[in-house]
Amino acid sequence: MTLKVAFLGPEGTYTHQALIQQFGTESDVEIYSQAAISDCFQVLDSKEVDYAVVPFENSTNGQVVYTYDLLRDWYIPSSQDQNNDENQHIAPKFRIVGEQFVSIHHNFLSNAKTLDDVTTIYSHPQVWGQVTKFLSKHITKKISKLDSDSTSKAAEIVNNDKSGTSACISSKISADLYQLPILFENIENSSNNTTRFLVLGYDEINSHPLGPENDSHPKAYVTSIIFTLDHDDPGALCAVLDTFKKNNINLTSINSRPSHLKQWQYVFFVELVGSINDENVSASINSLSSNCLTLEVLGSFQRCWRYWSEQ
Ligand SMILES: O=C(O)C(=O)C[C@]1(C(=O)O)C=C[C@@H](O)C=C1
Repeated sequence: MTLKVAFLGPEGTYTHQALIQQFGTESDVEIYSQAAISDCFQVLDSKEVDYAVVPFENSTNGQVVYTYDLLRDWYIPSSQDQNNDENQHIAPKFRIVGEQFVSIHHNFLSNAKTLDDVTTIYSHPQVWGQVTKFLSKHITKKISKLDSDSTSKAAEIVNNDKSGTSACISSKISADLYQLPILFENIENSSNNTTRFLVLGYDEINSHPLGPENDSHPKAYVTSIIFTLDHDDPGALCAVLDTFKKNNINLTSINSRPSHLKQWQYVFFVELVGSINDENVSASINSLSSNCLTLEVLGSFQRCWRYWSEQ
């Protein structure tokens, strides 16, 4: 059966690279390029595709807030849903079923003869924070920085601009794809700059498709949850975290975003080591329901072997 996989496109984005790492380039994978991360969620929900690959966090620049906010909007009811009995919020059936890690090396691409001719640089907003050293060294205030929907889209824009005054920050793959000269290469602040991607879908996947045969790491699982708490309950967050401590569960990250339920109230995202099928994990999560206003398991999936190799 041909697998259908959506990703933030067009071809040549880092998300496309994550897709290839996860699913390969076999003829039994059909790729569906999307203009925005929100479209990836949409086509997965309407089952036009089986899986979607979206960026989640970067080792230099932190959260990809668009993805965090989409997870919030799809899994947690908003104040509008709560005020409208007829419009009951139903969480989607798809979950996080895998993760991928891509080494991110950015390049400055342009048809301009010299940097002095450049008046505009395009890139995905997530990129600016990963190349701050390059920007402060080379880019003057006279040059405008414009956001594009993806780094590959930025390369497409520069390719279409025949004035020779625009540039973009993008991958080597995009440079090849759009035949754009590389004026500066590997301009990321940190040489081990890495982005983590989520694979969303309805069915489990083999998270080790291209893993080394002699990979010595034990099979590890990650479980990701999202929850809201009573804003006025002192110690509510502490009680949640304490439940994990008592069950000997290692938490690997905690993030928050505005809840859109009430001003200054937050939703929390927690990731922990362990599978939802482990007794201590399922018991903790079941017992949390009494501490939380809403709680959803976003997914429980096998840790990708690249987690250990990309650090
Ligand atoms: O624009 C792209 O190429 C993407 O795949 C998006 C994205 C992101 O949103 O983080 C992916 C990896 C890099 O961190 C920069 C941009």
